Amino acid sequence: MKIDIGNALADVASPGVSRAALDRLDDRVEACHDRIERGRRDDEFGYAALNLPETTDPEAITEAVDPVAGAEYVLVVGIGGSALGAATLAEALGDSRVLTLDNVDPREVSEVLSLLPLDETVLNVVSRSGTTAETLANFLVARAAFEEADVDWTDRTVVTTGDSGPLRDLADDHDLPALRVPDGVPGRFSALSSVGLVPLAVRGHDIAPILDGARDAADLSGSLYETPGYAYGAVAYALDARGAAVNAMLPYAESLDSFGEWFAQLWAESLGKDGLGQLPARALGATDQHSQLQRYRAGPANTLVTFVRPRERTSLPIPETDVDDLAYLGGTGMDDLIDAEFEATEASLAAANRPSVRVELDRVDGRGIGELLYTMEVACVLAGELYGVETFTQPAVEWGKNATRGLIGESNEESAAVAEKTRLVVE
Ligand SMILES: O=P(O)(O)OC[C@H]1O[C@H](O)[C@H](O)[C@@H](O)[C@@H]1O
Repeated sequence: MKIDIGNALADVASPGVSRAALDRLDDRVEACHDRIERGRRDDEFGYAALNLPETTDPEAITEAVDPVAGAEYVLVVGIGGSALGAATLAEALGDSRVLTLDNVDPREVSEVLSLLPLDETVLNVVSRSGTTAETLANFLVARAAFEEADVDWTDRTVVTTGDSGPLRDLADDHDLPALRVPDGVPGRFSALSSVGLVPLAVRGHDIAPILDGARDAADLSGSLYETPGYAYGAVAYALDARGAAVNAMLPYAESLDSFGEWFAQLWAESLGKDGLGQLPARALGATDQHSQLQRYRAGPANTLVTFVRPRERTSLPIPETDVDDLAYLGGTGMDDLIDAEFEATEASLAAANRPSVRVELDRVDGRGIGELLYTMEVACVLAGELYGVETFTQPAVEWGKNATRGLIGESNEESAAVAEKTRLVVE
């Protein structure tokens, strides 16, 4: 993994960070690193997630799912950190047969359930708490669909949850394969545990390379100049302090589209606290060169663009053509084209003095995605230390959750406030 922060320096970009400021920040990085290492050593809540490459046992996961291994489809029922890791990993491995129900949109849920051959589908219900309303509602609807199709859901369901709670009880009552969400690991940091890996193991993938890749990135030193994750976290933090309130994640690979979603949760839920934190924006290269790029290059100078690109791609030759205007494309490859677009876009931002960072992985495969996810988690934990926020909590999502519960069930203070909404309606 390589992180190039050259285009975030003050002599290229505004906002930008000077070498002198980076050197000063590196002293703070060293202190933060000591804190992070202490947290890892003591398996403290949140910091324990950075030990997952060592503590997750791929063989144990593969063994636990053996009764349902080799399924044609896996339907992951979860939300947030209990869905995005699996979706990201599956997409990176090119497996389109891992599907996710992470919303309670009735049309989408009905469509997914009616299209899937349920007798060839394994249901993986994932919830750390075991109490999340969206996940439980989707599970109940999916279970009913299995029953209606005359498929025994108890033969085809794997549960991933904590030590206690409704989902743990369900697994015990029906003797379902059940995997534990490891202690001390918040949902958005759990991709490299049973939470993210079970669906892939059920589909028959070798999950060990994902953890090998993560392990490659897990040797942290106390300097941003030596640890790619620290370089990214420190630069994102420094640019935010200088006005880059938006962080646009722009991977140049379709297979990293879901990674952008995963990153958005990681960055927003971990760092958006006490009036601080960058707003993660999601984009995709080269597609969004033809939409969002206009804003990134010529809108307000408040955005860090994070490029992610694999150095190696599948090659796909572009056929020769006798159309003169298109002749330049003939004889090249689509891989050359997307790389050229990436280089051109990066240079176009630098030419407009807009900051960007380049994240390069060897290729999008198990090892590559493991390394990328772990590097971004390290970056996020470091940024949390630099901001001085509580990286591993998410108190701001609770109000809305309580209000929803109150509207559907017994009313409460939050649901009562819903009725007090100020209205100015135009029809
Ligand atoms: O795994 P669960 O307990 O079901 O939680 C699923 C998700 O819901 C919550 O609202 C949190 O904000 C997320 O951080 C979490 O990943």
